[in-house]
Amino acid sequence: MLLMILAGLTEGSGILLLVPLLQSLQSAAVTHNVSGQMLQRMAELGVPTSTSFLMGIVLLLIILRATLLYARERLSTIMQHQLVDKMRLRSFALLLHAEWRWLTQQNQSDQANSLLVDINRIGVGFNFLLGLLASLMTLLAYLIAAVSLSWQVTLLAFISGGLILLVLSGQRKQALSLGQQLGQANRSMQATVQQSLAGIKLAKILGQESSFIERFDHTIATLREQQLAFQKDTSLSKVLFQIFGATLLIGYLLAGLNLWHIEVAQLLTLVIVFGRMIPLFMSAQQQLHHCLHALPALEDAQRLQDAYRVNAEPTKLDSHQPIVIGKQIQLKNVSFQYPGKNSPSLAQVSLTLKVHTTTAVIGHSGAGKSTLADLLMGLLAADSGEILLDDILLTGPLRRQWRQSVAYVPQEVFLFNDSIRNNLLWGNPKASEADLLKALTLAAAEFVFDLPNQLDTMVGDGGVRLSGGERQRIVLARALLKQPTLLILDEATSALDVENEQRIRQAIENLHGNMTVLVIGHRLPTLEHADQVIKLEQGSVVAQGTWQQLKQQHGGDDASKKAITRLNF
Ligand SMILES: Nc1ncnc2c1ncn2[C@@H]1O[C@H](COP(=O)(O)OP(=O)(O)OP(=O)(O)O)[C@@H](O)[C@H]1O
Repeated sequence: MLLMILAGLTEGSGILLLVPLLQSLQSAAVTHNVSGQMLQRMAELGVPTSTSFLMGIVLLLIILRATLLYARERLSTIMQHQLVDKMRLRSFALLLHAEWRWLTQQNQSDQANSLLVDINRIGVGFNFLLGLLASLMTLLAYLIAAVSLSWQVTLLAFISGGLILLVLSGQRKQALSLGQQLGQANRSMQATVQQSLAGIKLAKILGQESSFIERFDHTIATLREQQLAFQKDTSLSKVLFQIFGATLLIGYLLAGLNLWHIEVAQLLTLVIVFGRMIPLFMSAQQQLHHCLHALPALEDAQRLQDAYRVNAEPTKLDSHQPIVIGKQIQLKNVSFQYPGKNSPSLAQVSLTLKVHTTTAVIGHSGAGKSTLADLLMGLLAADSGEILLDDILLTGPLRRQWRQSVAYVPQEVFLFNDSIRNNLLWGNPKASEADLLKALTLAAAEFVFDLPNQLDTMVGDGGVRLSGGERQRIVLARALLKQPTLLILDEATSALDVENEQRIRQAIENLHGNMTVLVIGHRLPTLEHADQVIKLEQGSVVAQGTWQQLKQQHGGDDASKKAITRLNF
């Protein structure tokens, strides 16, 4: 603001100095005497009035103004980037701290759009706002200069400027509404890009590339139309301004000359002042349009941030200490229902995981196995019932704290586009080289040592440069490296061959007595070696016990055993 005010002052005083300068030039050329009101007043005050002195001052003011403008523009850009980065970081942090239950119901593409596009638009809008303030400040300086030259002409200009603003008010509303439509078009663009990228393999296999391209074309066409509509509006107001401006300028001059008989030097300076004011007024109007166009992006980003805040997961500052349990993890009559579903995904579930034992959870697809895992690791909060870690109720900020003691290997593994080493260290940043080797061996992932770059091998985007089974073993090694209190394996060996699965099962058995393990899986070997097997059906526990006990409950003959294995498990 200070730089803007100073730049405005230099501009205003620079332009006012033109009057004595012109008067001095005129005097030197025509009368060789000091003539002109302003020049005479300056001479009376003892200020030098020579042309070269006045020219020197004008030049100095121009240099000062150019320097101030440079500093202001640089500062504006720095502020714009700081604002964008701060908003992005805050939004991202709020997103990461939102409740998982709520996050599962949201569109990822909307979140990506807000982080990438909307916040960028806000930054651009902010820069236009700063530009608008600077323009208004310079306009104010010109206005003061103009008033001191002729208040009548200035009043005329002021009234006509107000009328122009009134005429263009419809276009400001249009800018706001086009900004809202652009937000929608951007969100749909983001969704199309994300879905298309995720489905490229399938599109190629099904020969559906052209339908993907058509969808993409349709989305970019909508986006293009929005941007062209805004550009059309902006250019139209520019043209209208130029036409109105030139007409008015001629009108002011004629009025100044014929009605109010203004001195030539003053009139010429007025021409310069208004000649500069009109384009500046025009750019202020356009800057305002750009601000209004970006305003919906700010509203959308704030709405999303508010939603993140409302749905924030409870946290505590000192929640970094891992929780150690001595006896058991217990679920008592736990129920959970996803928003928008008409039946619970888990209903009145009670079970106990004794510490350092292995529990296998089985059941049909959709029976509630992953939901159970999410509740056990504190990712979801139960609607009713209790989850107890020994005697401590797993609730509030404790849920987040507990997750530090849990490792989870999901069905769809996640790897960063980074080296194997860095992917592993994500599990435990303090792990030594020996720890890494031990974890990889335990997870049957010694294939890493045969790779040309070994631990420094880059895995590619999402781990594409590794096979499905290799990815699973790396992710398992990463989980083991964390040395968790509770290890949850959700179909974690589904992509492995028999030999590697056997080795991992062996590794898990070796952990027996060291950590509590929950395995979600259908495969018989896992079930046979588990301390207890829990069978879920439509969100309820329908059988519980050792594998042998479950088999006996279903009849001991070979045929029914096969049926259990094939149909139910
Ligand atoms: N994010 C979600 N939003 C709404 N409903 C969900 C969500 N996730 C799961 N569900 C529903 O909850 C129920 C249990 O799902 P869950 O993923 O726990 O089953 P699962 O036994 O792990 O299935 P699978 O073996 O196929 O992975 C299903 O009816 C499912 O449709």
